[in-house]
Amino acid sequence: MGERYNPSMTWHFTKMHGAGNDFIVLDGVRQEIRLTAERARKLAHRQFGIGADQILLVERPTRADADFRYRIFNADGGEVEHCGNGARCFVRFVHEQGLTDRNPVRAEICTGIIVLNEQDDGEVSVDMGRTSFEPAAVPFDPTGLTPRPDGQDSLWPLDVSVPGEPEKTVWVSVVGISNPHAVQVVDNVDTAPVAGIGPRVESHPRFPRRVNAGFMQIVDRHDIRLRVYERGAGETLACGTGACAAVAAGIRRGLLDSPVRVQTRGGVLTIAWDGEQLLMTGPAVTVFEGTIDIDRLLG
Ligand SMILES: N[C@@H](CCC[C@H](N)C(=O)O)C(=O)O
Repeated sequence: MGERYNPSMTWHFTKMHGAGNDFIVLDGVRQEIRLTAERARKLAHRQFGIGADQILLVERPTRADADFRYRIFNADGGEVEHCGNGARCFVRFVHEQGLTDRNPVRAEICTGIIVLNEQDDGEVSVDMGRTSFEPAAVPFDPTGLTPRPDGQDSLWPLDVSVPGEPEKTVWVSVVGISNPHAVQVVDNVDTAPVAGIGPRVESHPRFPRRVNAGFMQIVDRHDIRLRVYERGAGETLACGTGACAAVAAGIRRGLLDSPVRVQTRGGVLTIAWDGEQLLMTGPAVTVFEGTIDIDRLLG
């Protein structure tokens, strides 16, 4: 382990990305970081801060079977359950920073343990943990709705109408990858109404904790294209848990076979799912490091 950084309000940070989904990674093991929602928002701001989709905070674990605790804050300041692209960057970070030489690494997230492995080819694979399609677990409120059975999945009708426009319903799979996802199939992701419908799905009242809205185009049984309007961050260039949710939903619907290559706007992820274990593989890239005076940032 290296020496402690200055425990003042000057924080050392690392900027990273996984397939273009970008992160500020903070080492809370060697420096004292008190990350509030306001601080996270300011750091993530593209004009007034460093800029990122999410902030990742690496801390000492609270349980004996984990190497680290890994926490995730969206650009809007909210702390969330999981982040797949971030998980790959997290493990690259703890290795590059000399925080551990273990591989695989076991990380504690708020819903359990995930296991991360840096491969010899430079990619990182992550055992993403449990997947759930139970509405209550997502969470999703299905009261009064009639689902449409589709393979082993159920599609749920979501009314995304807005006043003054024709009524609009989209049919979604609801999936929990620790964090909540609603996935719809579209003909073409390039023309899909991600900016128009995405925010309506994200804050739909049937999702009490809001939701990540995925738009999936099936290319063939092992290949999809995906865009995700992320809860608390807007559309990102890639969403790892979104890719897992889309692939799991597609396999349950009988549209896809594992493994599936997921083409996002920022790169390619590979997702394998056997109905139990969910494995995500993809890149993790360090872009630059720096320090920031958090008091000055808050103004
Ligand atoms: N970009 C992430 C997901 C980050 C959290 C998400 N926006 C949420 O609110 O659940 C990923 O790669 O999975």
